[in-house]
Amino acid sequence: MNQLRVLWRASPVWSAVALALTVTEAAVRTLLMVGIGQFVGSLPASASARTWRWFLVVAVLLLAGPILQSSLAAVTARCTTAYLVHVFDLVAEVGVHPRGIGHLDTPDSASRIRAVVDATRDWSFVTGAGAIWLIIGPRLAGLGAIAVLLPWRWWVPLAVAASFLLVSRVFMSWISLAFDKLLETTGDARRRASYLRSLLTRTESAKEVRLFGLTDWLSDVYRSTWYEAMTELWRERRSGLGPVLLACSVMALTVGGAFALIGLDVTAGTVSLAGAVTMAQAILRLQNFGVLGDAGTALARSTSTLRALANVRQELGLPAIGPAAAQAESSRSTHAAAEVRLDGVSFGYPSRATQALSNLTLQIPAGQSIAIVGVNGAGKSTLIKLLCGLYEPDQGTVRVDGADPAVDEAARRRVAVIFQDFVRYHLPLRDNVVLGTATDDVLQQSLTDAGGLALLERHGWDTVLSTEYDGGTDLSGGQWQRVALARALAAVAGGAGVLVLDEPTAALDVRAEAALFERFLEVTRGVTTILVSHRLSSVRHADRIVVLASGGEGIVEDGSHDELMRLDGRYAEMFGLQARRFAQ
Ligand SMILES: Nc1ncnc2c1ncn2[C@@H]1O[C@H](COP(=O)(O)OP(=O)(O)OP(=O)(O)O)[C@@H](O)[C@H]1O
Repeated sequence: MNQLRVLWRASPVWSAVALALTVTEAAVRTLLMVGIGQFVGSLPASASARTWRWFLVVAVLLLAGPILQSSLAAVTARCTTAYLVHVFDLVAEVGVHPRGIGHLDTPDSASRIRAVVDATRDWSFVTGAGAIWLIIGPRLAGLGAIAVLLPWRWWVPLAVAASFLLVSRVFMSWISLAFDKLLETTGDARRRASYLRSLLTRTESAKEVRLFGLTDWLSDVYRSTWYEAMTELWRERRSGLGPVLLACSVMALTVGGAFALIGLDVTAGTVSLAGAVTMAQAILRLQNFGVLGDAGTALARSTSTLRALANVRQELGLPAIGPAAAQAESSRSTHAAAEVRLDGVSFGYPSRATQALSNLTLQIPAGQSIAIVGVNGAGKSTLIKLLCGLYEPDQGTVRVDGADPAVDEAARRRVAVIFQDFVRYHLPLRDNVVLGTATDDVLQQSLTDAGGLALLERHGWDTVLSTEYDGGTDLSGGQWQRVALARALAAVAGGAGVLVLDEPTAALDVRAEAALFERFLEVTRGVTTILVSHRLSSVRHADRIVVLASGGEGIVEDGSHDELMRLDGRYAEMFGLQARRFAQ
């Protein structure tokens, strides 16, 4: 039913046409049964006018069948396209919902979402989209067969149809058992198996897999992990076979019994030849209530996928199958620098017992440039993710210009961030700098300020930054970082009031990073900027430097470079250590 509702939403007009064609075709099939019966029944009376009449009826109905089927195929193709577009919209919403990313840290939830999204790309889902008409049509023709048989012995067609429906029901739930399980519960073993397979096949791991000679080892571990993951499923499937066999036996008995009754009635002379031929066809037609081959399997799979998609959407707070209500666009729009406040913020990742940040208070006045430094795991990136509203704090508040970025879309858009693992879009250089529209001036200025003008001169705006496309190119780590920086600068031109660079410059050498940060502070003067880096020489020119304690235990030092050097504490120690190593 879910599939019908989605189809209707996606394309009401073509769905109605498909339904009309399906009903007509079912009626034609039913009339054909009667027509053939009457035609055969009229034969003993030699070629009378009645024979010719029924011959004509049968011929017309036989011709109408293929015409209706071809029309239905064309309309179904139309419906399927609209349906798939609608489903992919529903899937796209799953990808970007909710605002935060906390749910993606829970392995089960993240891999279930991935499994559902992958299933909607699977051929069985794509082909299953049209299967609904291949089921509804025959089922309607089955109703026609019941109507033909009712005047004879009403309980016989009902019993035969029920036995076919029973087989269909039991078989579908047996098929769906495995498919639902694959979608609803992923389990560690299946996740591991899928990861190992991706290591064998993905470009990112191709180098190491070859250089370390990992192919055989990975194949063996993948195979055994996959068997481990699937064994339980296969066991369940085997145990579900009993009811299928039982239902098939019941169905065989009822069909056999129905034919035996026709035979007895013909022998007793209570049923004519025409009646017997019509009824035999009708009983055979009742198998339309049964499994219906590939269409049935495809429909079962596609129904399971839709159900899993609806469940995932509901868990994410989206309506099950309709589009999400449009977010009210905030009217607040400003290009001024933003003020940032974190008050008593504590936060722990769901998968970890300890807190990544505890009781952190930090105020950044509008327009100030601040560097956040600290040892690995001190919570620098976590702080930035809270600031972007990707996570909500367990305690305390995060505010950008007084608004909570976790719930306020306008506040979130005021924060432009380039993370260490920024995305390298397989898109033209232009789109890598600004995804959306921007004037050529903004594009060029941003790329120039990020030190990437040479890239433009060499490749032009339209070269795709991926070798997977004709004429495309890949960039070095440092060149990619300049493109990412240009993206951040363009965001400021577009209205962002806080600019955050969370170590996106690690691939640059020390001197290049320091020069870039200096230029960055220069061109973003007046904008609130937050720099995260391990290289203290690179961030020394920030207005203010905040040192986070290890283990997320808050701020240990806070001041300008000169003040912290005078303090001779943690920062001065780290700075001295790095400077000595660099000098050596
Ligand atoms: N998604 C996550 N799930 C669970 N724990 C996480 C996650 N991300 C970070 N952590 C943990 O939270 C703590 C703080 O991590 P965070 O990445 O904020 O540190 P960081 O100061 O940015 O470190 P680095 O300098 O190495 O980038 C670490 O102990 C880390 O293991």
